[in-house]
Amino acid sequence: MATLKDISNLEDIKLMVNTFYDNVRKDDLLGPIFNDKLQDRWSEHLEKMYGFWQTILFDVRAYSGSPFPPHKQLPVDKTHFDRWIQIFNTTIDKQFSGTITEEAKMRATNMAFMFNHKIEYFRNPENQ
Ligand code: HEM
Repeated sequence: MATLKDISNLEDIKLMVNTFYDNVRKDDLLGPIFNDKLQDRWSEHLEKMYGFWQTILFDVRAYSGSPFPPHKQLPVDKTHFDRWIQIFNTTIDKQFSGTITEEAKMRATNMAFMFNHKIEYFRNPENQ
């Protein structure tokens, strides 16, 4: 099998993000949640995610938002975050390999864990 290259530039990030969200859209658990929320704003979302990953992986100031708030009210729990990570890791492992690729998977896993933790926290009436 040919050796896969590492994620190295914006083109790689676009490929990673586009393929990941193509797979997410086809997924019966996650697809409807994204489609309901984004409707005709998919291209805007993808552009935002190119910037987000550039900032995370290459330290480029392309994204300056707050990642968590848009997730706070979504109808999701640990099952959804586990699926998100499963699709992310499978997608990325088919296309890339190397240090930055491992960094991307680690950062995504940490954020999924943190988002889920915060959602559970805010769902508890005592913490609202
Ligand atoms: C169950 C898993 C997830 C679901 C269903 C989900 C869904 C969404 C949706 C629907 C949006 C668009 C919100 C809007 O524009 O109205 C969004 C934005 C975003 N998501 Fe997720 N997401 C999930 C997990 C993650 C994870 C693990 C990360 C981090 C790697 C992430 C990073 C982001 C970022 C950076 C944005 C853009 C936030 C902004 O508007 O500045 N998401 N997500």
